[in-house]
Amino acid sequence: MKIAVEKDIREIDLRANEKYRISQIVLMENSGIALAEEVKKHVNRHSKVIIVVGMGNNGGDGLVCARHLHNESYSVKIFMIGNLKKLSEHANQNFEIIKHLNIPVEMINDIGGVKKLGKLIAYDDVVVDCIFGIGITKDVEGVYELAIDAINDSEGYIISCDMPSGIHASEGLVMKTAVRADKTVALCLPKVGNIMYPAAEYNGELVVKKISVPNELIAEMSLPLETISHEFIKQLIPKRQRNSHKGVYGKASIIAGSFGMTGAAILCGKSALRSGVGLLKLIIPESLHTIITTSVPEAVTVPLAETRKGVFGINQVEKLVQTCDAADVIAIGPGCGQNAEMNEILRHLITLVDKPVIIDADGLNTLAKHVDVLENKLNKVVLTPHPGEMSRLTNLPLEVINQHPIRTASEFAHKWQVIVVLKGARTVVALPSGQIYINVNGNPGMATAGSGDVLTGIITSLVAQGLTPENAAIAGVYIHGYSGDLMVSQKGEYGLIAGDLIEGITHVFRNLELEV
Ligand SMILES: NC(=O)C1=CN([C@@H]2O[C@H](COP(=O)(O)OP(=O)(O)OC[C@H]3O[C@@H](n4cnc5c(N)ncnc54)[C@H](OP(=O)(O)O)[C@@H]3O)[C@@H](O)[C@H]2O)[C@@H](O)CC1
Ligand SMILES: Nc1ncnc2c1ncn2[C@@H]1O[C@H](COP(=O)(O)OP(=O)(O)O)[C@@H](O)[C@H]1O
Ligand SMILES: [K+]
Repeated sequence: MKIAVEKDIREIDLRANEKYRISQIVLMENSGIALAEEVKKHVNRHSKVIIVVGMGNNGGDGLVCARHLHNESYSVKIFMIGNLKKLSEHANQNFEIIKHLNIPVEMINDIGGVKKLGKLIAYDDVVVDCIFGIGITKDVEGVYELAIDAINDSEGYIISCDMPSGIHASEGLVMKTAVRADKTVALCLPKVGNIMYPAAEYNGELVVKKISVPNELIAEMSLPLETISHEFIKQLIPKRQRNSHKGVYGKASIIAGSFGMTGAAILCGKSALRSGVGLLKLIIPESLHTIITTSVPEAVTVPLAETRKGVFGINQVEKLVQTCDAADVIAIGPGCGQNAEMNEILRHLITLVDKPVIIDADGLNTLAKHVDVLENKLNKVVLTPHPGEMSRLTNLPLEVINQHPIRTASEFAHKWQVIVVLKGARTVVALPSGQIYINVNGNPGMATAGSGDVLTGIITSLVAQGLTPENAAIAGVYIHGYSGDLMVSQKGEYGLIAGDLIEGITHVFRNLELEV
């Protein structure tokens, strides 16, 4: 599903009005009706519906909602917060109607008003939060902050209109405080603030309502952001033909492991095999050879001379590059360690081998020292950093990456024309074209050592099987998260380990096969 930022919604409103002749007042009416429909699902015969409205159009939606519920004989009470002189044009139009109806309206101007609100909300009540939507401009302070606290402290069922008030629609940040909703009714499209953390935790259940904005209008908008859907992934995964052989499913070379980090190579290799690659070559420092062949007997191994520290050693570059010649895709980094040799290996792979390269972990830390080698890349490059690695790649502080993951990933993807998979609770896949995909599956059980190595294995395997690196990155993060979600139901969030994700992959592909 497409995801909007504030300016997209402003553009949609403008086009709806100018091209499709659908006025803002109609959209507000539809928004209020959509909200009322959701409210009705949560009321019982004891419930009051308490609608808290601000001075913008979000408040206007709340006034429409109040009118419709009142007409259907629900017990409705409105609290208005802000300076009535600032009521937006369309909210005001609706307020003029409300004045003629028998709906009680109270103003919240001070702590007294807030206390009245807090006292009124009882267990069976529904609180409809229409204080701010996408129009929030600054931190929430004073009486607004107190009102939000009162709503959060109440026992009522809280439904937020469009955004939980206090969430920044475009950045996904909390503007000091925000309503913690039980349900959020996003209008037209979900916003970044409904999807990205930390804001996403404030939505409760997220419901998206169409409000009659034409599909044609949405289709003609250039909306670069979208969530990764199951349907999209399903059609990306190739069906295996009966009359096929291993050559059809590609050759992957994975350069991984060093003394003390053998597991990374094992996890990455097993993950690639379980994701369907035809032939896997594991290129490893020679002292790991026995354990690797024992652990991943299905892989061909290429042991290379190593340094005293157990990292790829002197003069291995040419041999390694030759070895990669036959591959359809090369992955480098999981557990590799860092040294001068790694710099050279990476530089050669990027600038002299015309194959897609997936760079992870120590591959990224090595790249961070010479990012400009990307200027001379021969083929597509996929980077899979977690925020720490992204910080090293960009030289930006970690806080900036964590606060603006979409922006940092997309700027880097654009600048260096690479595919960036910025990992996290919401992994961002930013493409050089400017398209950005957000993955919304997965769970905190996946925050465990080796989880990233498994992801690299999946992406590598999918490229070998013929997916474009862009699609492999998108499908890879989805399959990885899906695997985590399947396995967490067996293992729990504490018990889940990276090896379980590899078992999960088999179930994911099995499910996808059965759906085809
Ligand atoms: N296509 C769609 O999806 C449609 C969407 N629609 C709806 O419109 C909503 C957007 O409405 P909007 O633009 O009027 O902004 P909104 O969110 O009401 O906030 C502005 C008000 O808040 C105030 N304010 C802001 N920050 C503040 C702070 N920290 N502390 C205090 N005050 C603060 C600001 O005051 P100001 O800063 O101007 O003094 C102003 O009064 C959208 O979310 C959806 O619900 C539908 O009606 C139609 C179609
Ligand atoms: N809370 C979470 N929700 C969803 N996915 C998560 C969560 N925490 C971690 N992950 C996923 O787990 C993986 C962790 O990768 P990474 O940090 O590279 O681990 P490692 O380096 O130990 O292999 C990433 O794909 C990330 O998206
Ligand atoms: K709201």
